[in-house]
Amino acid sequence: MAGFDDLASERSKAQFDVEEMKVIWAGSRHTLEVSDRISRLVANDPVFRKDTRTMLSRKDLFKNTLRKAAHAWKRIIELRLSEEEAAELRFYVDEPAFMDLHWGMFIPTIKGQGTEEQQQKWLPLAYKMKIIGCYAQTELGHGSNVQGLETTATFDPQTDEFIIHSPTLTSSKWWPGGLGKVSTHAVVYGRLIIDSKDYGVNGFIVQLRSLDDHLPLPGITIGDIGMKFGSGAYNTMDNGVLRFDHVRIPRDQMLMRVSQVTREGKLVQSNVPWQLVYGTMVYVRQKIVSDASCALSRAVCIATRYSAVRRQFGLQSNGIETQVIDYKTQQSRLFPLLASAYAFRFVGEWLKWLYMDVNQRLQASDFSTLPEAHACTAGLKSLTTSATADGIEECRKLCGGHGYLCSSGLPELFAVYIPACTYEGDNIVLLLQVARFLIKTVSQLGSGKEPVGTTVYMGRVEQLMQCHCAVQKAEDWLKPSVILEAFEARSMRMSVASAQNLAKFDNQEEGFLELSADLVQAAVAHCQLIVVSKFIEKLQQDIPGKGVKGQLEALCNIYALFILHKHLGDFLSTGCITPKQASLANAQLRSLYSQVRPNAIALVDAFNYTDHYLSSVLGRYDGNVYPKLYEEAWKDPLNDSVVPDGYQEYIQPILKQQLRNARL
Ligand SMILES: CCCCCCCC/C=C\CCCCCCCCCCCCCCCC(=O)SCCNC(=O)CCNC(=O)[C@H](O)C(C)(C)COP(=O)(O)OP(=O)(O)OC[C@H]1O[C@@H](n2cnc3c(N)ncnc32)[C@H](O)[C@@H]1OP(=O)(O)O
Ligand SMILES: Cc1cc2nc3c(=O)[nH]c(=O)nc-3n(C[C@H](O)[C@H](O)[C@H](O)COP(=O)(O)OP(=O)(O)OC[C@H]3O[C@@H](n4cnc5c(N)ncnc54)[C@H](O)[C@@H]3O)c2cc1C
Repeated sequence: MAGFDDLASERSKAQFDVEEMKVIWAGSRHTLEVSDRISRLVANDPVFRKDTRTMLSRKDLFKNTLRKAAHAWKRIIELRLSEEEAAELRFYVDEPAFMDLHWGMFIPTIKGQGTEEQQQKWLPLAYKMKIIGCYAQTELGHGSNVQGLETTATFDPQTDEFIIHSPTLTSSKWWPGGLGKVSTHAVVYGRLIIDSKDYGVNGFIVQLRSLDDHLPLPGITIGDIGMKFGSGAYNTMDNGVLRFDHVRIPRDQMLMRVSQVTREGKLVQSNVPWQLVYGTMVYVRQKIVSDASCALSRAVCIATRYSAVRRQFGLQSNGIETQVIDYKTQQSRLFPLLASAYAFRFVGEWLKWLYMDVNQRLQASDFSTLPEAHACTAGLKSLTTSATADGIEECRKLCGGHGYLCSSGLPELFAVYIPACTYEGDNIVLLLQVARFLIKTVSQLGSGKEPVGTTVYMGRVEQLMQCHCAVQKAEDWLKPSVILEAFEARSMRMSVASAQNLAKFDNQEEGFLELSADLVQAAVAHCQLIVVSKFIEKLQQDIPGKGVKGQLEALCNIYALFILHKHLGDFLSTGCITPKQASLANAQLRSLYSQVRPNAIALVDAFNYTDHYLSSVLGRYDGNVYPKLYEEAWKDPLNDSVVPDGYQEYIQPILKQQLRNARL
């Protein structure tokens, strides 16, 4: 049988230790063990089946998600799973649900923005799921512009309460996940008003539904905002709408770590920066970067396995056609995505470390690294989600016609993933934040304030503005120092050029708007440099296992040279490399593809995904694609009857009509 033999033979060609690569991908032997165990637990539990998801009506889909969430929670308690194991379970259940916002945003917001007392009061309830919360920031009229939110929270000194109100239609909360049908509570972001004075946006814990009968509390109007893109996909989530009509909450339900309102109605600022009100977004953006590598690797795993099974043209002497993975065009589209998946994995790992470091510093009242953490999380969230969304669609095309079938798993993966380019900050809006950070850094060069963290390279501005790439032959592009210098010089020169152009404007804000398209490109260049440099740093660590390091080096070089090739205009126009060096990079890239080719299947096996998680006939571990595709088609509800419903009403009359006309 074609698929079985093809993948078995591919696996026998691998030139590295796949088991050790699994450890590298997972992050540690312990994480691999947990992930492997939990993925099998989910795969073997019939409640977590998802093969009919794209065919269910919204109501059935949603109810099924509730059933899965309840079952997941029951299993977490029965098996006494740790937080790490529970998070893995959520990952492998693979269905967006209210739990994500409860655990991923509601709880972190109380932890990050609540006082000690508030945490003591609310967190035990939330951890035991005696209350279910969501994150209600975005409104119908404003999402990106958080300072433009219109919901008001007016302090009433008579009763020691805040009055939460939606003054306009556009102030209706709109989009929060988990809000529409499930959450009992929300962190609501609104304008703090004391004595008619507006003190800007703050978070408030508001109960939305009765804990007895789940009905909305008085003054609260609430519902789901409707069907979203694709079948199945994000429609398992109850993204909601919420309006307040003068709803009263006690004063101590304002999250008061950043600023406090006293009984007398005085606003007291604490020593923490006000930007901490945006803190949950930093946390979630960091998580989204790690998730990007999961979504991309999943699509790449499907497309790679299928490319080894699928054969077209090029009949060989043994009568077999060519595996499509052997076409250079297929490799040049697929292997950069494989390399990107690994690159995003490692930059995600690093970002997790950066976030933990910032958090520890915040606890100790050191706020110095917050701007860099904001820029890195915003920029990398934008870069990795855009590349992943595009990459999933490319994987669908790499699978030809069969990639368009829901049973390939790719349409739903695409539909569920693409909002990541919008939620938690529109990707362009986030890159503009990075650009502001870069311009600020450039403007401070020479002022005695040394650039730190990921902008340290900017301290070498003079060298980077003048250096010439040393590449003379294709293999020179394999030197990490050569790659790094080219990426640093490109980013430096683009940021400096933007800053110089900006300086020509009398009004900096006007200049920023006018130059924003260039600024976004400078931000992309900086973020790509971070990804490349973190991959290179990873390779400097001890990497055990036969051939593992060699494969990772090849992937790192593919990622870097692919980005260089894609953004050649930047590298050439800033004079960082010459046209000749560009063509040498291309030649090197081709040779790297040949190096990866025999290892491609093993490199995707290293993700250790179960067939349940992949939910793709094309990506099956055993490669048994055609019989299963054939079998899958017959399961479609349309095939329940041989003659379709509607035949008599709609098909027969047409046929009869034609018959009459023919007789005339
Ligand atoms: C099914 C069964 C399952 C069962 C399982 C059960 C068990 C479960 C157990 C465990 C499960 C674990 C699950 C975990 C899952 C986790 C993942 C969660 C997934 C969530 C999915 C995502 C949902 C999406 C949610 C959202 O979208 S929320 C809304 C997001 N909104 C935005 O992002 C808005 C974007 N806009 C902004 O951020 C700001 O408006 C702006 C663009 C930054 C502009 O700000 P502003 O107007 O204030 O102006 P500026 O002048 O630009 O900025 C002022 C200064 O502030 C600095 N700044 C800005 N932002 C930040 C920041 N975030 N942090 C720090 N500093 C910031 C800026 O740099 C300026 O500084 P300055 O020095 O220059 O003044
Ligand atoms: C699936 C999903 C789940 C969500 N979950 C939640 C949730 O749980 N809680 C919550 O509070 N919110 C949630 N959101 C809302 C989400 O955070 C916002 O949609 C997001 O922040 C983008 O804001 P927006 O919709 O206002 O886009 P807009 O800002 O209106 O963007 C529209 C266009 O304008 C451009 N644009 C906007 N501002 C600028 C600028 N300054 N310069 C240049 N271009 C600009 C953008 O690039 C984009 O092309 C969710 C959204 C989705 C899609």
